Amino acid sequence: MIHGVEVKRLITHVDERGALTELIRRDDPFFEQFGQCYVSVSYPGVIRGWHYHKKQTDYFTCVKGMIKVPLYDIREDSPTYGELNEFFIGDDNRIVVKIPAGVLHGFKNIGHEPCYLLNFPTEPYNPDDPDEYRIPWNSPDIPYNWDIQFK
Ligand SMILES: Cc1cn([C@H]2C[C@H](O)[C@@H](COP(=O)(O)OP(=O)(O)O[C@H]3O[C@@H](C)C(=O)[C@@H](O)[C@H]3O)O2)c(=O)[nH]c1=O
Repeated sequence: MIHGVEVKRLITHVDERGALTELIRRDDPFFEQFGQCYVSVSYPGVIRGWHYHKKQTDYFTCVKGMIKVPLYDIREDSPTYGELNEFFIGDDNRIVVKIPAGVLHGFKNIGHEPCYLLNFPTEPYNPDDPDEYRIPWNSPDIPYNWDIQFK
């Protein structure tokens, strides 16, 4: 796994009223600090990315629907420079993925309904100087195919 990427498997408590799932706790081993939390809704088939940050760490989960989340290490000083990881997150796989600064990331809604991604970045968003850097989703420099891979 890319250096610094971590995965927390979530536990869902179910009873006859419904379900409760903790997402992130201050005492989680992978927790750094709280910056903000936001929800991002994407329609089926939508790709967001590639993005990376220079300061903040992201914590992705998907609370409704299913997304695939490719990560690509572009940190030249990283022991996993050039490594690609892919995660499937959502109704069928309840996890939180920690994405360190400098790791290229994005996600695609692979479901048939709008997906609800929650992110818990370690820094609050600054609209005057956003820590947001982008590379085109279809850049030939990144060895990733966003299409559904049939096997
Ligand atoms: C990220 C963010 C955006 N915004 C605003 C800016 C803009 O008007 C609108 C949409 O923002 P964007 O187009 O940057 O949203 P988006 O392209 O979805 O950007 C996000 O993509 C995912 C994959 C990530 O990795 C995030 O770090 C972030 O880069 O929301 C906030 O107010 N707060 C925020 O924290």
